[in-house]
Amino acid sequence: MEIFKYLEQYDYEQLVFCQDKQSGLKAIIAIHDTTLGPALGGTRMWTYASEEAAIEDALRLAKGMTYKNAAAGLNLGGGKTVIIGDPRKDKNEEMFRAFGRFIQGLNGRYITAEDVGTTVADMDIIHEETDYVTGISPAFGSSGNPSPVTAFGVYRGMKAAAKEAFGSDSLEGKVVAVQGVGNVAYNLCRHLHEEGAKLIVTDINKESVMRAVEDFGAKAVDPDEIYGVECDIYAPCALGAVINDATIPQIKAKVIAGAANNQLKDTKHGDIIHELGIVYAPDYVINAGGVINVADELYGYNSDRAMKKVEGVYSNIEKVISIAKRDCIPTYKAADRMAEERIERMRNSRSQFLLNEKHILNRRR
Ligand SMILES: NC(=O)c1ccc[n+]([C@@H]2O[C@H](COP(=O)([O-])OP(=O)(O)OC[C@H]3O[C@@H](n4cnc5c(N)ncnc54)[C@H](O)[C@@H]3O)[C@@H](O)[C@H]2O)c1
Ligand SMILES: CC(C)C[C@H](N)C(=O)O
Repeated sequence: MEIFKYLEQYDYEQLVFCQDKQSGLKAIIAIHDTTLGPALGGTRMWTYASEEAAIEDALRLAKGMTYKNAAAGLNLGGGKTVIIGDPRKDKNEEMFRAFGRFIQGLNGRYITAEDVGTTVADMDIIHEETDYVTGISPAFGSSGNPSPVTAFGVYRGMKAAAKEAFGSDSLEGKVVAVQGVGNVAYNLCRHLHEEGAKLIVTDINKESVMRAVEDFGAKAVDPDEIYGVECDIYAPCALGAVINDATIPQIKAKVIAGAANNQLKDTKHGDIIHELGIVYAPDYVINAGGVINVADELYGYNSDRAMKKVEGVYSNIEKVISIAKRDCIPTYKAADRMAEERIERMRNSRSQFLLNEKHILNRRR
C-alpha cells in the first residue's frame, strides 16, 4: 500500500503508529477529518492477518466515523484506532495506560471510546492517562457501555424505515430477522419484542441464540439461513459486507435496518438493493446512537439529553430517505451527501480569520 497516495486520495489528515515494548502495544490511530471538531471514534482490538490489514481497517473505520458524526449532527470529526492483538488473551493494564499516553500526546485531536474487542473497563484504564476518552464508567459520571443506546437508535431508525416501506412505523406483527444477537442486537430484540414484533435470530454463538429464544420467544435459524428467511425486515447486527452478490438474491425483506458497520460489500450493492425496491437504512446513520451517547460526555453527561438526541435517529433516517427521493439516488448515496454537505457548510463558515491564543499576533504582545 502506498500510504501517502491513499491518504491523499481519500483526504485523510493523520496516521499515527504507537508502539510500547513493555506492554506489547501496537496501535494505529487514524484521523480522517477534523473540520467539524476533534476526531471521535472507538478503539478496536483485533487479530489482524497482517499489518497492512490493520492499517486498512483503521483508515476505513476512521472515514466511516467522519460520515457518522457529521450525519448525526455532532460537532466532531472522524477517527478510529486499531490495536493489533487478541482481546481475549493479549490485553493488560500497562497496554491501555501506554495507549492513553499516546492519545494524550495528540492533545485533543483524537478522542476514543469502545469498539469491537474493547470494554468500559479498558476505557477506565485509558482515563487514568487522558481525558480524551469517552464511554467510561457511570461511576465517573459518564455514559458507560454504548451498546444499549446504539440498540435504541437502531430501533428508532428501523421504525422510520418501516414507515417508508409499509406506510406505518408500527413494528407490531412485523417479522424481523436479526443476524447476530450480541451486545447491540440483544437490546434491539428487547425493544422489538416489547412492541410485538416476531423475531427470527441467528448467531455463531449458541448461548446468545438460546438467550434470545428464551427471553423473546425468537425462532432460531443457522447463520447462513438468515438471509433467505421469510421476513419483513432484515437486521444485520454482526459483520460487515453482508449485503453482497451472494446474499442479495436470497433476501426477501422489504427493509434492511441493522447495527453492523459497513454492511454493503461494495457501493454497487447499495445500487442493486435500491433497484429492487428495498428500503435500506444506511448503517452509519442508523447505528449512530452509541457515538451520540458517548459524545454527550464532552458536555458533562446527561442521559435524558443524550437519549433525546438518539431518538433523532428516526428523523435522520427520514431525512436520508427524503434526500434519496428528491435526488433520485439510493439511500447510501443520500447519507453520504447529507454528511458531505454538512462538512462543506461548516468548512466554509470557519474560513474567516479568528484570533486564538496560538496566533502569531499574540506572540508580539
Ligand atoms: N456496540 C456499539 O455501540 C456499536 C455501535 C455502532 C456499530 N456497532 C456495530 O454493530 C455490530 C454489533 O456490535 P456489538 O457491539 O453488538 O458486537 P458483539 O460482538 O457483541 O455482537 C456481534 C455478534 O455477532 C455474532 N456473529 C459473529 N459472526 C457471525 C456470523 N457469521 N453469523 C451470525 N452471527 C455472528 C457474534 O457471535 C456476536 O454475538 C458490529 O458490526 C459493530 O461494529 C456497534
Ligand atoms: C464511539 C463509539 C461508541 C463508536 C462505535 N463503536 C461505532 O462504531 O459507532
